[in-house]
Amino acid sequence: MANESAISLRDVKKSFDGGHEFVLKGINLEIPKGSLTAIIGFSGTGKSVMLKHLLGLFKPTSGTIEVLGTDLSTLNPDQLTKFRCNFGVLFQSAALFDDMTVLENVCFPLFEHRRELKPAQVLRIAEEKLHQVGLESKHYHKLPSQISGGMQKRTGLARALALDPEILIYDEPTTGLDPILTEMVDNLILSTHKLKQGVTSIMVSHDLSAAFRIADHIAMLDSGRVLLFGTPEDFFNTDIELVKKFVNKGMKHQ
Ligand SMILES: Nc1ncnc2c1ncn2[C@@H]1O[C@H](COP(=O)(O)OP(=O)(O)OP(=O)(O)O)[C@@H](O)[C@H]1O
Repeated sequence: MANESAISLRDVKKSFDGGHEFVLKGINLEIPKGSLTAIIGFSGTGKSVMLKHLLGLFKPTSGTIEVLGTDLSTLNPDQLTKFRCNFGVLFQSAALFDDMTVLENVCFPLFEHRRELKPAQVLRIAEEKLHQVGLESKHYHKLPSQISGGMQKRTGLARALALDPEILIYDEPTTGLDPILTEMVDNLILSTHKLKQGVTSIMVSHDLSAAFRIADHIAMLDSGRVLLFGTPEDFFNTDIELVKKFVNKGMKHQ
């Protein structure tokens, strides 16, 4: 289907204080299947809160969230945990287990969620994922503290890919990295996205130049609403003053 959505949010509202203040004020968003979508916006506008709703970590106060055609509100906690295997998540810090080797880190989700696999099969898949993200085998038996920041990101991505997720989520993947590492991670996101047809990638980013370079769709949030959702071209041609200001400022600072 041409415009099939991987994720649909319909009038999603979220209040943490019983309805006095709303952090999400009616989010409507259809993220196309197979797209690489960047979520941008000023600090505190609800990007992370929205992301946590997609993962089922927060429940909306009202509105519906569908992921791959499933309404998340219909899932019980066990089903939700299983459903999360559809997601691979790479956090700002790679969030690796410090006391496990690179290879063990990537094997971990497979041992947890693919219990039917034999250890040799788990190892083969983990090595395949590490190879896919360009990590050389000489690093596989090192601890995270013994490898560079870039290699840690690669390991985190290999782990996110371990279960062959339909949706990849990158939460501020390059915040705090130097320009060279930033470019490497951006290119890795793009090449990973292109490698598996149909995979949907969502990246929350403060790095506007990267968002415009690699994303095919962009959603700008402002005060808990979607101010604009479209292609990078739509953003450059928009008449919405706040979007123009944000984009011009953001691009100048990078
Ligand atoms: N668990 C929570 N309880 C109460 N308020 C929360 C909670 N999580 C987030 N918020 C509030 O929701 C608002 C939006 O936060 P969010 O982290 O989504 O912003 P953001 O757009 O991701 O910002 P940044 O770009 O700085 O990461 C903030 O005012 C924050 O304090």
